[in-house]
Amino acid sequence: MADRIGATDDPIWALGMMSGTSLDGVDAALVQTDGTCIHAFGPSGYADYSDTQRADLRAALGQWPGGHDVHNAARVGDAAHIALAKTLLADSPADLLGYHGQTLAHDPAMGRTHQAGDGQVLADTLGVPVIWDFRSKDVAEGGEGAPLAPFFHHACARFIGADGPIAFLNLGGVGNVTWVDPRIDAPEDPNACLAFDTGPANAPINDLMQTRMGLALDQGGTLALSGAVDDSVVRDFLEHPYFKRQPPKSLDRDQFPGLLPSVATLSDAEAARTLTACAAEAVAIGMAHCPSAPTRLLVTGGGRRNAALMFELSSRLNVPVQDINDTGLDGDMLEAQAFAYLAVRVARGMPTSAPTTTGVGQATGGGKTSCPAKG
Ligand SMILES: Nc1ncnc2c1ncn2[C@@H]1O[C@H](COP(=O)(O)OP(=O)(O)OP(=O)(O)O)[C@@H](O)[C@H]1O
Ligand SMILES: CC(=O)N[C@H]1[C@@H]2OC[C@@H](O2)[C@@H](O)[C@@H]1O[C@H](C)C(=O)O
Repeated sequence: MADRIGATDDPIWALGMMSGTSLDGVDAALVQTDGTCIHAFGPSGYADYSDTQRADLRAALGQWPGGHDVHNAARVGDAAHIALAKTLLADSPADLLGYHGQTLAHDPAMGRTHQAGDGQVLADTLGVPVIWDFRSKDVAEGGEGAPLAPFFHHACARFIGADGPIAFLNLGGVGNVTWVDPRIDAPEDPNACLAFDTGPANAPINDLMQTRMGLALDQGGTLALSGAVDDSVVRDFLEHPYFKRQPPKSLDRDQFPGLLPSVATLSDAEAARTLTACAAEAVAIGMAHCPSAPTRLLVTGGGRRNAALMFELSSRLNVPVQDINDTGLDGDMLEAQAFAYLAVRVARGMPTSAPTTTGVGQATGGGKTSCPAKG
């Protein structure tokens, strides 16, 4: 593998796989890259977790290696990723896999982060080298371990031909922003990127919908659009110490435990609208950290389908807010593609994070490599 994957500058095909904080399912996507430029995007796929799989993963949230439910969660996660990868690889072979796994716990202040999954199991089963455990080295070196998509965002900005600073906003369970200047060649250059998690995004909205209505999400933001914002809840939310921290900074999924209780006395519609406004306000506060005003904010992740969230964002920001799909990129697959791109960088000894993206002391490359057992 070393000659083709690690020791040349040729572009190769990598399959990236990501299971996000929403715990909805697995995204997988192929990218052809040399670790610097995106040469082409390939096929992608998605597999929903079954209720049982989701319950097994959810049971292990917050646990560290050795925790009671971790072994089972890793087994379930590995199997779900293997099934999806087999489908895609049958028609579209890949030279390398990037396997993010499911984040179960994240505590960079204590130098630890935990993504369930075993890359060796995938390598042995699929017969393809796997890069995995992307975040541990960064946190061990004092970084936040997240977000890691920013170097890929930098490559995306160049791929779409942006000629000045733009920003990417991922609206998943948690939100994260990357400001990039595509005129600067190397993403690790101190002036190329600034990235950080903005705050809770869809996770509290989903939790509200689940608790009150037994629904997974506020489809289209319809419920929120029928209610009004309770400004006093938003004001209290903004007092959280996270918003006083300078970026880079990152969040665990459940770091705002007081948010859901703070809307307990509101009607369903008001509660949904208020949580939506909180997510948007967190982004607006975050955007003030950008080194210069970006010409546009490209929104990726499932939250871009929430019309209430997009409205609340646009009304708070004075940059155009645009669905990333308008640029030809795929807002449902960007994170999976990011881990394909990062896998190639790891295999080639290139950095995957920098002081401006995770706060790590110096540009560093994370990731473990597992090669298939010789059969
Ligand atoms: N049609 C829709 N209307 C409203 N919200 C939606 C819609 N589709 C997706 N979402 C929201 O987006 C979430 C999924 O987004 P995404 O897949 O980007 O998250 P993730 O990758 O799991 O999270 P993260 O990026 O934090 O790891 C859903 O849980 C839901 O809250
Ligand atoms: C620790 C962890 O898994 N963080 C995720 C999460 O989901 C969104 C946000 O919080 C981001 O920091 C990160 O994922 C993306 C893919 C990233 O690393 O860029």
